[in-house]
Amino acid sequence: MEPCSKIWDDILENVREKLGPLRFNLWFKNTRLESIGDAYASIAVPNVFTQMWLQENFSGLLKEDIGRFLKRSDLDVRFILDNKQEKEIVLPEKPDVVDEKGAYTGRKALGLNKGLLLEDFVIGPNNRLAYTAALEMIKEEYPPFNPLFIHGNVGVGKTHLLVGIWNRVRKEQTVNAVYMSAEKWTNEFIYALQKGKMESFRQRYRNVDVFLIDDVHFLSNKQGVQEEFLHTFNALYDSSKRIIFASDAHPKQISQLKENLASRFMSGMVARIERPEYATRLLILRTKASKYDVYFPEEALEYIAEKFDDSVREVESALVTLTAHARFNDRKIDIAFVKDVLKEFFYGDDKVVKVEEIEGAVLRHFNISRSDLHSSRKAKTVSFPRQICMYLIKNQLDWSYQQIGNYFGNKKHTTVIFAIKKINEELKKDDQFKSFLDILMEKIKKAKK
Ligand SMILES: Nc1ncnc2c1ncn2[C@@H]1O[C@H](COP(=O)(O)OP(=O)(O)OP(=O)(O)O)[C@@H](O)[C@H]1O
Repeated sequence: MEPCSKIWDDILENVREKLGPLRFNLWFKNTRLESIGDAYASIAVPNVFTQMWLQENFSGLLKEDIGRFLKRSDLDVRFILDNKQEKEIVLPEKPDVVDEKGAYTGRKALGLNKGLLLEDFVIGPNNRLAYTAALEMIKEEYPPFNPLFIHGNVGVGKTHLLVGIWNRVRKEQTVNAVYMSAEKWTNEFIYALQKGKMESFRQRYRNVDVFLIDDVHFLSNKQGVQEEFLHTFNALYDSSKRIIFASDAHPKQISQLKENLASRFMSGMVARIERPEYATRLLILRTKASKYDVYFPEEALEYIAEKFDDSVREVESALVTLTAHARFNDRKIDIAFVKDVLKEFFYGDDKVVKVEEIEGAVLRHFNISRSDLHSSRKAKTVSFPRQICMYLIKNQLDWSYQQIGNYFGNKKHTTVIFAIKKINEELKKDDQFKSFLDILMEKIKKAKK
């Protein structure tokens, strides 16, 4: 048989003819035929985005061409990541994992969230109600309400509170406490369904004493999953088990959530966590800074607390950045150093732009409603502003793709990747569009002054 490279060149020639040079270069430029096996022809691609795109759009065409070329109509194609090429797109975040004993072993656990404790949770006016209510839930006597539903914007401490409660209850009581994300629960449910293991799945989750479920907005649009979740909820609730939920949105604002599930979510206490105000931010900063092995003078912390008034995650990323720079340059942290290092976070000497400001400017410019922007409507009049908004949020606030997806009504992270790629392409080919976006950002910036 001819070498793979030669076979691939011949096949690609055919593909180029069918697609034209523009689309061909976009999708096939850095691909190679890695191997031909008994069942598959494996095609190496440079990144996850290309992998998904080719899989969805071109696998049929390639299967046909390869089959014809090799006289092997039985061959399927699969797209694998090419390790030799740099990955341009961040891999999707792994869902959180809870092991057999309910141990929290997922992505968040591996990073900063691993040891999230109530002792490190700073209480302020923004979260006092949620915090007090969460503590009520794990007192020995039965809480005056059940369930507790905590909601708030990204990075305001919902996960910290849930994991903190989970750690506390396991330390102090001999109960079966489970913390997990709704996404993880969903994956387990689907797995159990496919493998005919529903009975043990139900047994497992209907015998929990304290059930802490994060990111329940993930259930949006998933009718079958919601139905099963409702059964789990009812079983736990009816046997007086304690249930705490956290979500980016109030139950009423979670799109396509079954009426009866939304009303269960609201049947106990609903508590919102707001963005922390200056004094709480400063306290959080002090707590976080004390865990680093570099010294942050009070003046530096005050400066950060004043400038970063959006999510606590941003405040933390400022600390991480400063620590890295200080170590790298082998120097102490003082206010001049802080201002210098953090200037890249700001526009000029401005404060960090907020998501609402980006969104507001886009809504005003395109004269569309917020609900349209957050909907799944595909009309260009709505989808284009949505893509712009996603692009600006990624660009200016550096949210993860999944966070952006969640913010826009629980869209998949691949939808966000696609949106940002579209805008990048527009920017490359249309100077007018580029000036438009520059002016839009300029306006947002000026409005802050
Ligand atoms: N009150 C607080 N005290 C101490 N740390 C806090 C507080 N609020 C938030 N944080 C910290 O901010 C970071 C982000 O918080 P967390 O992940 O809990 O946010 P979240 O609301 O769950 O966000 P998301 O919706 O994106 O999951 C964490 O490192 C957390 O420890």
